Amino acid sequence: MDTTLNSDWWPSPAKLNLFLHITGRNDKGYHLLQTLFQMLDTGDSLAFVPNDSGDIRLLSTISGVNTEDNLIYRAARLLQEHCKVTQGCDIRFEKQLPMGGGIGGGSSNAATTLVALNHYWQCNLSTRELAGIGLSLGADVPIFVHGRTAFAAGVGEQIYPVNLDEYWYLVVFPGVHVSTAEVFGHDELPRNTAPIDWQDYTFDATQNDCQKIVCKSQPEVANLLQWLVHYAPSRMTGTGACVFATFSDPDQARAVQQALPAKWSGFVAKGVNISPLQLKLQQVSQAQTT
Ligand SMILES: C[C@@](CO)(OP(=O)(O)O)[C@H](O)COP(=O)(O)OP(=O)(O)OC[C@H]1O[C@@H](n2ccc(N)nc2=O)[C@H](O)[C@@H]1O
Ligand SMILES: Nc1ncnc2c1ncn2[C@@H]1O[C@H](COP(=O)(O)OP(=O)(O)O)[C@@H](O)[C@H]1O
Repeated sequence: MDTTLNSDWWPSPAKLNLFLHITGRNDKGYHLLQTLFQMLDTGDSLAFVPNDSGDIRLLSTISGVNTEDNLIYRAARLLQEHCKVTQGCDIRFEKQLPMGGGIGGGSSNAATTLVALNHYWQCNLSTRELAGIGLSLGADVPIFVHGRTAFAAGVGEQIYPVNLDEYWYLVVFPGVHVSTAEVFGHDELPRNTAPIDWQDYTFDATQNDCQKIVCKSQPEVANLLQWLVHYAPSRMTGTGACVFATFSDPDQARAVQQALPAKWSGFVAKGVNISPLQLKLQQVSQAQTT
């Protein structure tokens, strides 16, 4: 399958949280965060063919997720209703990213759907408006709509794009799933980390506030981290369960990937400042105007 930028496929990249601090809670009980979203060059792929029937049809399935619950379907419906679009769309997708791993697969799929259908249906919504619609689907959807590596605050809706050195990451799935709601509901979760100044960010001076309790409830995450830190600086992403290790040399990342015990699966991805989704959008927009 050709999923390059030149095909009909739209990329739906993964993200990492290079750090995740919980600084408090809002009046709805949601946790206020400071985090650094690192966009990756790797992820799922989606293809869209608008139709005149008005129906949203998913031509691919995810085991255990009903069509009506699929974030791709929900994002399409939401945009269709918001913009009173009469057209529908047939949507195919290829999932590569493990679900519920803290690498944002579902949120990214929703963002790619919003951005692509805004283009095909000619809704003409701005990035900010699309991100606003996306927030009702999930806290991480806005960051994927913006498609920039960025510091984020609040529940993820305050976004400050940043240009980081582009490292390579080995992202490993430990084979266990972690529920975001359970992590945020845990009694022992630290909830009052002092806010940091973005300018002061370093990997070593930050942490993932969810990591300790996840390592306790899922010892396999702790085992994986212990194994990975022998090779490179490593940390859990989001509320888990995936863990990443940071490399400046992609060959080193691939060598460690090869050495992974068979019980764990991983992929190597490049950290990028502009997501492949944004590059795809720029490309199709340019093609339309020339
Ligand atoms: C914390 C992050 C960082 O990327 O974790 P990951 O999901 O990527 O692991 C995300 O923002 C997560 O966003 P998302 O995965 O969309 O969370 P949701 O489904 O909206 O939330 C599930 C539940 O977790 C709790 N929740 C979620 C986000 C937040 N900032 N505070 C919370 O307290 C709420 O109880 C909510 O009902
Ligand atoms: N298109 C989709 N891709 C992945 N997960 C989806 C999708 N639609 C709905 N979901 C649901 O969203 C949950 C969270 O998925 P995901 O975004 O991959 O995890 P995380 O937020 O931990 O990175 C999944 O467990 C699944 O039930």
